[in-house]
Amino acid sequence: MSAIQISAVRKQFGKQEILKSIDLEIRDKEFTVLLGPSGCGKSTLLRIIAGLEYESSGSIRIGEREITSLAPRDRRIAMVFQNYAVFPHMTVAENIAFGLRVRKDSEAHIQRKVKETAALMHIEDRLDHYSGQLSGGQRQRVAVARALAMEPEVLLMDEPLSNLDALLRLEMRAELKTILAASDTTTIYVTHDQVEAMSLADRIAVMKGGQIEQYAPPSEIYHYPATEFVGSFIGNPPMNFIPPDARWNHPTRPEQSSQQVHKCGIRPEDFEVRFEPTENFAPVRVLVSELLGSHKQLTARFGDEMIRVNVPSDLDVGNGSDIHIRPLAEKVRFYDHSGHLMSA
Ligand SMILES: Nc1ncnc2c1ncn2[C@@H]1O[C@H](COP(=O)(O)OP(=O)(O)OP(=O)(O)O)[C@@H](O)[C@H]1O
Repeated sequence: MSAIQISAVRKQFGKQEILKSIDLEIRDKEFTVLLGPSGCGKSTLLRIIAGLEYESSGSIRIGEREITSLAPRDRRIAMVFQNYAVFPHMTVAENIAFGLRVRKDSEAHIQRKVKETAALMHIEDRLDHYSGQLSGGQRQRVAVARALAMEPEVLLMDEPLSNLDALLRLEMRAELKTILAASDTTTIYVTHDQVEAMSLADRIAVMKGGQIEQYAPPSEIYHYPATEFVGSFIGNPPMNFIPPDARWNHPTRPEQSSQQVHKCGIRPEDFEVRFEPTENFAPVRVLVSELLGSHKQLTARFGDEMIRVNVPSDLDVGNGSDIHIRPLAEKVRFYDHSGHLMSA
């Protein structure tokens, strides 16, 4: 069992509070992505789990083991960084074997693991090469192979694909997903790329300002953002947050006496469009209509607000068009004054 339990972890650098009491329970063998804007504390949290940085307070358990005070090498964790950290004076085979040799595994075991993980990462024909002879993508494969060879209980990855070009990134992302799904490793992966997060994660922890805003599977994060921040951070373009509109007559609006709906959250793809005035539809003026291949993205004026609406690419809507829109009733989410999702 290598579930990870992070309890009330705080971190201060000087007077600055970088992590504000993080609680997170990561299930055994799951792939968790820490996602958030630059500076929100993702890498700091990962480094604390690895033991490369110490928490100011709080505790961390892996399975039944309390690891808070353990040295990094005693935590049964492997880590892959953004900048590969592949040793240039060693061959690929020596790089992959490195941690196993330090651990004093038997030579037969080392040879078997080197072969196995090199094949898994498709670098078996590079075992005698030095890292200077490798491309960025191959170096990152070596780094991942070296981590997997250790058969860690927990694999931590900090933006491992960010130095790769877009195509290679896509390819490696798909491979990582397949390889890690087949392994029994519990993985925590840091990125600020929401597409990477959506594609890889079993669960995403969306962070902001040293706190976790939501921890949930990707589809829940996308369709039920717990806060306005999450809805604005995930989705391109982000969710629209607009005041409730009486014309739309929302049947799913929460019946709450104490709390008022402050904003409606509606994804750009969740609107119906009419050209003629229609009951329950609201008029908007399209300012910009952009053809993006699979669809058109409209930026429109809705009262005092700007909203984004996605429509089929063959719909005849140009700059300056007046159209009428209504959100799909079941797709509207309601937010209170503090920006939190209200239950239906
Ligand atoms: N050793 C340190 N001393 C002082 N401040 C630090 C230290 N390490 C990180 N910080 C600060 O802590 C905050 C969080 O940094 P962290 O690297 O965890 O963010 P991040 O979410 O991973 O960002 P990025 O996506 O840019 O890597 C930043 O404001 C950073 O400047």
